Amino acid sequence: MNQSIRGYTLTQWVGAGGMGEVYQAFHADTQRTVAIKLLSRVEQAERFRNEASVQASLRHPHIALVYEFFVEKGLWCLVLEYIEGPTIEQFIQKNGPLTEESAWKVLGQIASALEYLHSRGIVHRDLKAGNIKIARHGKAKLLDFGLARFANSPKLTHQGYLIGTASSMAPEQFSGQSSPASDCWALGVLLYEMLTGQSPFGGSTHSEISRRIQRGDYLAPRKLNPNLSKASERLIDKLLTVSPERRLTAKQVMEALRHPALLEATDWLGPVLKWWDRVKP
Ligand SMILES: Nc1ncnc2c1ncn2[C@@H]1O[C@H](COP(=O)(O)OP(=O)(O)OP(=O)(O)O)[C@@H](O)[C@H]1O
Repeated sequence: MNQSIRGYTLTQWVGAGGMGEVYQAFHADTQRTVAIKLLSRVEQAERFRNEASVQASLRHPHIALVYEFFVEKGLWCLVLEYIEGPTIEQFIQKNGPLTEESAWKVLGQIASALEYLHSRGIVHRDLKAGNIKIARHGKAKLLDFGLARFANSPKLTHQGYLIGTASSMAPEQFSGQSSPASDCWALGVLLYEMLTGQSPFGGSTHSEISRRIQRGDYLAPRKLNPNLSKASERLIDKLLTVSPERRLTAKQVMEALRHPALLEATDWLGPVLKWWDRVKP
């Protein structure tokens, strides 16, 4: 190790993803510890540049910051805020499901990040437990904007195939439609996973997963976690709603977390949240 790129000394290999490798690095001038993502697959350059430009325009406490993006001696480098701590996926693998209190805390933080993105016309499109890290003091940080895009910009294909990670994909994404509501479906998948330790739409083949998602066919979370509150069950139900128009928005999720009693009265939830959206100060 200890290789240097433009003043950044690589200190540790962190992991590899679909586009390249991530290293921890130290910048002596600023005394900053950062994560450097190095592109190793040239055919992913467009996705890489997309990640840099979308993420660099964002400032939110639950989204990893981009410090800079440059090409040095032909090497494409994206310098990010270094987030210490496991991904939610790693956390669940090691410790099992989160407590309801912790899961709601993460849900609120990520819903707030999504609301921020959606209000700017950006859809993340790859929200999943493996793309969220739990940093110090339980602070969740959203990573990996490689597939994010402005709602009206042209599609970036993921190796010419479906966009996103199959088990977190919303029903409409199988026919190429992504919208803020698709991120909210993924939020429902995330909540289910955090509370049960299992994916709602597992399956041995891609077509089986796709069929189950498009029917909204998942095992009631209470079967896996009998202590689950009615409010959590309702939230999952309202997020894993096949029709994107009827799904809760990120803003409604935040509102529901602030007033969980609303979730107990299921039949009233949709109209009440809509009414609240209209009348609140
Ligand atoms: N800012 C960061 N701070 C700390 N670790 C990071 C940071 N960004 C990414 N990582 C870690 O580096 C590894 C590779 O991340 P990367 O985003 O390249 O791929 P991925 O999300 O695993 O896969 P893919 O890009 O194919 O979805 C992962 O373990 C990820 O948690």
